Amino acid sequence: MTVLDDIVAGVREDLAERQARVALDDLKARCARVPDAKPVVQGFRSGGVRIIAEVKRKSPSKGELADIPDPALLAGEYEAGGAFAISVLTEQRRFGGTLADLDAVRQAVDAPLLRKDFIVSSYQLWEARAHGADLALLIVAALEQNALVSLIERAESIGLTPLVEAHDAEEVRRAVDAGARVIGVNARSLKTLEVDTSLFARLAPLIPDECVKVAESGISGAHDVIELAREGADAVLVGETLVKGKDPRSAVADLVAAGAHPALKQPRP
Ligand SMILES: O=C(O)c1ccccc1NCC(=O)[C@H](O)[C@H](O)COP(=O)(O)O
Repeated sequence: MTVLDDIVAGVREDLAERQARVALDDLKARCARVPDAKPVVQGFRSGGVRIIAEVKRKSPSKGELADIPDPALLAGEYEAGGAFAISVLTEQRRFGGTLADLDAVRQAVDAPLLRKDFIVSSYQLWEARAHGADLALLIVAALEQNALVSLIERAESIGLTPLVEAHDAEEVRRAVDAGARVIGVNARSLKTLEVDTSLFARLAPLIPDECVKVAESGISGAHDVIELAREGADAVLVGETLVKGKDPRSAVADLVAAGAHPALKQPRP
């Protein structure tokens, strides 16, 4: 069993418990009461390299990372530093996150919110929307192709932008075939937890230019943002570096500044 299999098994158990507690119709009713999801694709394409700043307490690869008693406060600092979007890990067992974190962050910031979880059911997409998310992560390695296609379609039908994550050439091909418009290359293998910082450079050319290209994981500072921008990244997703630093606002601002040089990223139609 890989780490990913183990995480997904726990996610399915927790999901079954929530499904028994909250009816899908109630979630849908809640979705009807929240403001519409923000469109993000054009925002990713314009401006400099966009920073997606993550609220991440712990992880299978690193254990405890940061206490984060108030995720809304942290997200507010990220937004003040210029983050384009905030990623909120909502998986509880391995990452210490909850949907309540998503609610709290939604109340605190206007920036688009990504529900970062291990989504295997459309129920989780309705949850994401009901709790204020604008984007939802879909991990190719966790899904059969027909499930990936139907989750992308369901996400888009309820206004969510799916960020479809790949880790090798075959997964990029599957993401493109499934109709993904925002594709992330995760430098971290979710099977071995190893981080390969050269992966984005190898896989980005396989992603069509019409798609938004996001580099995820293992980003430790401005130098990485500059390199990933040169390799074609429209956005970078950063967790550990930001939650472990002393000043998240200025840490984000440094990354934003690094990605803002006009020679690094040309605005695209
Ligand atoms: O972070 C992990 O250890 C991990 C293990 C297994 C599945 C997913 C995992 N992380 C999720 C992420 O993709 C990262 O939180 C995100 O890309 C930020 O990465 P980093 O900047 O390296 O914290």
